[in-house]
This record gives sequence, C-alpha cells and structure tokens, in this order.
Amino acid sequence: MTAQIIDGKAFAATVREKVAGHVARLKDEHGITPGLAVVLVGEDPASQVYVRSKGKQTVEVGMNSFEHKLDADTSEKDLLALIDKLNNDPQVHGILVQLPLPGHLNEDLVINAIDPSKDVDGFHISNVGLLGTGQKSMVPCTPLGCLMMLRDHHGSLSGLDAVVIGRSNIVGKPMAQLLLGDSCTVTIAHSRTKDLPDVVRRADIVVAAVGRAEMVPGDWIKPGATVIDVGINRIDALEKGEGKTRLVGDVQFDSAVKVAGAITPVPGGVGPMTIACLLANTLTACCRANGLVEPEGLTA
Ligand SMILES: Nc1nc(=O)c2c([nH]1)NC[C@@H]1CN(c3ccc(C(=O)N[C@@H](CCC(=O)O)C(=O)O)cc3)C=[N+]21
Repeated sequence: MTAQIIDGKAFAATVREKVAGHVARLKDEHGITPGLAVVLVGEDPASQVYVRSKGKQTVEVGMNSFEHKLDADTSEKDLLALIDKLNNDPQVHGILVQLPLPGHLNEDLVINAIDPSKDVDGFHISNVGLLGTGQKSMVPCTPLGCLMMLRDHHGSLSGLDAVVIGRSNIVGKPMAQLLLGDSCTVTIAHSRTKDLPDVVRRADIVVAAVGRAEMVPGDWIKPGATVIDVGINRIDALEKGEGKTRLVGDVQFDSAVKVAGAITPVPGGVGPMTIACLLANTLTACCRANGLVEPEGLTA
C-alpha cells in the first residue's frame, strides 16, 4: 500500500483563489482593500525569505502589503510604537510580527500589544483564550491549514483518535484545540511522553510538530492513518554535494508513505497552507472590522 499524498501546495492555491475572489468583491462592492502589515526585526536569512514570499502572495490576491524592516538592535519601545501605529491605521487589517524576535525583545509583551482583532497569527492571549473556550477568534495559521487539509480529506473528524506531537503555543496547543473542536479524541505528546511509539500507533490522525528532522519513523504509524507533517528542517544533503542542504519534515517520509493512508510532503505540504491561511485570516479580519459577513470555509 502507498499513501495518498495530500498536496498542500495545490490546496493552498485554491485557498488563495477563494481569498482573491472575496478581495475583488470587497473592492467592487465596498471600496475596501484588505491590508497586511508584516514586521521583521533583524536580518535572519530564513525569515527574510518567508517575509518576501508573504508579501508577494499578499499582493497577488489583491491585498495591500506593508513591510516594516527594523534593525536587529531596535528597542522594545520603538517596536511597540510601530505596533501602536499599525493598530490605529485603518488601512491595516492584519499585523504579523515575524518570530523569533532578537533576544533583547520580550515576545509575549510584543505579541500582546497587537490589537487582537488584527492579530492574524492568533498568538495574542485574547485569541488563545477565545479559541480555548470555543469562541470566535483569530486562529493560528499553521494549525488552521492543517485542519483544512484534514477536513478536506476526511469530511468529518468526529470521534477520530488524534495525536499531536509537540506542545508549542504556535502549533501543538492550538492544533489540539482545533481537533477537539471537531470532536476528535486528542492526545498531546512531547519529548517527555512515555512510550511515544505506542501512543502514536493508536492514532487515526498524527500531527508531527516537534522540529526534529525525521524523528517519526513509518513503523510508529498505524496502517491507514493520516499523517500531517508540520516540520521544516534543513539538513545536509550529502548526495547533492558539500554545503548543499535539503528540507525534511519531522516524519520519515519514505517509510511512513508505505504505511499511512494519507500524508503531507515536505516541502509542498503544511508550509504553503500556512501562508494561504495568513491571507485568509487577513480577509476575515477585514470583514469583521467592517461589519461584513465573513467568507465561509476560510476559518475554523
Ligand atoms: N509570526 C510568525 N508567523 C509565522 O507564520 C511564522 C513566523 N512568525 N516565523 C517563521 C515561521 C515559518 N513559517 C513558514 C511559512 C511557510 C513556509 C513554506 O511555505 N515552506 C515551503 C518551503 C519553503 C522553502 O523551500 O524554504 C514548503 O514547506 O513547501 C515555511 C515556513 C511561518 N512562520
């Protein structure tokens, strides 16, 4: 048996098309253009690549993109002043502060300074609380993208056993909340979990979000299970020569694809969906800010 490959890249393109359609309608009928502000502090090369790709896709779906690049030694006061300005800018419907921030900046403080209704990452404590209590919120992009792919593949997730490996605030915890919201039986596993292979073997749905290259081998996967690989790990690609790297997930794809029922690849799985959901969240925030009905199928 070989698993169905869940094509996140293609799925993301359909999400962006939907978003673009709604953006065109907002402009036409209401004269409103959704705007996303991305704040990057410092010069981390990987972050620069993501920010560029976010900006490009934002413009492609017809939204305004505002990029703010600040020096690595920017003070907390100056960063908070920028956030305050963006909070009060009616052209800006979504604000994303690229993480991680340089060590001298308090990430919690900075994130919680964002207006929760513009917090398209869904990281503000208000949004975390709303999600946890089943109220309308901004939902973190990566878990939202995973949920969309799971719903698309399964239809209903009700009653399925889901194991989330990883307990981060960015992926693991919100993913567990979303799966619970769709009536899965949810287990959150992590580095201290006893008998991790046995826990994973019980799962109909495995979401791997630990950030350790290829740590989940195929023989941990229950035959026919759905595997969502959130990991993006850059490792040496010895076969491609000295200094070359390649991207791998948290799952050993080659062994897992032989056992799973469906699996997301890396690259081309969760990553593209994350950015598509960022655009979807910006559209949702814009609709809410203007008292308009929000599009269906683009939120949790
Ligand atoms: N506040 C904040 N929000 C984020 O959402 C956020 C962040 N900070 N900091 C950095 C991480 C990383 N991230 C990715 C998004 C898309 C891909 C993506 O599209 N990856 C491609 C491959 C890209 C490549 O080739 O390098 C793929 O998986 O197919 C990857 C990583 C969002 N992040």
